[in-house]
Amino acid sequence: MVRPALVLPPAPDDRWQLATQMGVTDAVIHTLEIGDGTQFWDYDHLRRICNWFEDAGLSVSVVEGSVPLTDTTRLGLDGRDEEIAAFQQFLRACGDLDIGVVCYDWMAGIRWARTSAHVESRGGSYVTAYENDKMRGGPTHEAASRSREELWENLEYFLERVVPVAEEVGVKLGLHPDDPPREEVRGVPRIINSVDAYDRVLGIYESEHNGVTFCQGNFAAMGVDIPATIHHFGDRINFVHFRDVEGDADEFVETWHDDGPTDMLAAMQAYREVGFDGPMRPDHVPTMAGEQNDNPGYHTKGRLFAIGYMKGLLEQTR
Ligand SMILES: O=C(O)C(=O)C[C@H](O)[C@H](O)CO
Repeated sequence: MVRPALVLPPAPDDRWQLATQMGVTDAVIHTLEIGDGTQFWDYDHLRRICNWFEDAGLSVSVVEGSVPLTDTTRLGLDGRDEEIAAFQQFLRACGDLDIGVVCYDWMAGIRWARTSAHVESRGGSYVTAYENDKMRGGPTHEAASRSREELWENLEYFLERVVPVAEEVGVKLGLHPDDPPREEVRGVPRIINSVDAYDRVLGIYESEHNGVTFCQGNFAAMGVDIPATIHHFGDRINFVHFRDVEGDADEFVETWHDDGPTDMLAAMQAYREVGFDGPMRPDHVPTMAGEQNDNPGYHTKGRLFAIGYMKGLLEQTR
């Protein structure tokens, strides 16, 4: 079953209540986006958060991005074995707490990148955009000296050590695409930028626990056919980010969920057809009237709209 989910703060505020009022039961913890930026979780800390959510009628089904994984591991630096051990420990805690999905990414040096967060969209709402020409210049990033093959070797090293633990404890990993899905951003190489790249990742360790976070907006920026690609990955999709963009990996603008180039109904139909059984969250949303745009993509009103839209699509594909 597709379960609409939302990134919620790790302590309650009205966003928890808005979620339950909309019938959302699945919470995503991503404190780098909503919260205090915590990335290193131990069992007790997570237990406390899970209990709190449960008391409010919500369950934590994903920890995303804000996970104990840094460039030490992505770049294969000294200390990666200790970091991987911490990640294994974190997976065990998630398993104990029935947190079914862990979403991570392999973007070294530069996280998800935008060059504008105030592009005017429908009715004066704001969306984010990326223009590669505006990204050039500035100091050379330390990670720019790394080769694509090194990043692959490091990812392989990581997966060989963490997927067996994920299998053992019943947690599914979902690798998020590089955003934007380019060969490089400001000279820093990126590798998770195509369907072929994902095929390579999935082949490194054949297990449903080594899967995909299907961030639709990034696959749209890759220029692929979205429903066909959902069918291509099938049961290796462990988590979905529902959103759309207009443009490509050199230059794009994010769109309202109901106003982008992708046939969202066909996409939802495809998730149904492949039997996707897991959390699906709206990703970046427009900033709407009365919101400050101080956390672009993650304000509340657009997410309420997106959940309603997703639920409508889900009814159409029953
Ligand atoms: O770039 C995006 O679309 C994201 O949502 C970023 C992800 O949250 C993050 O990279 C997950 O590890």
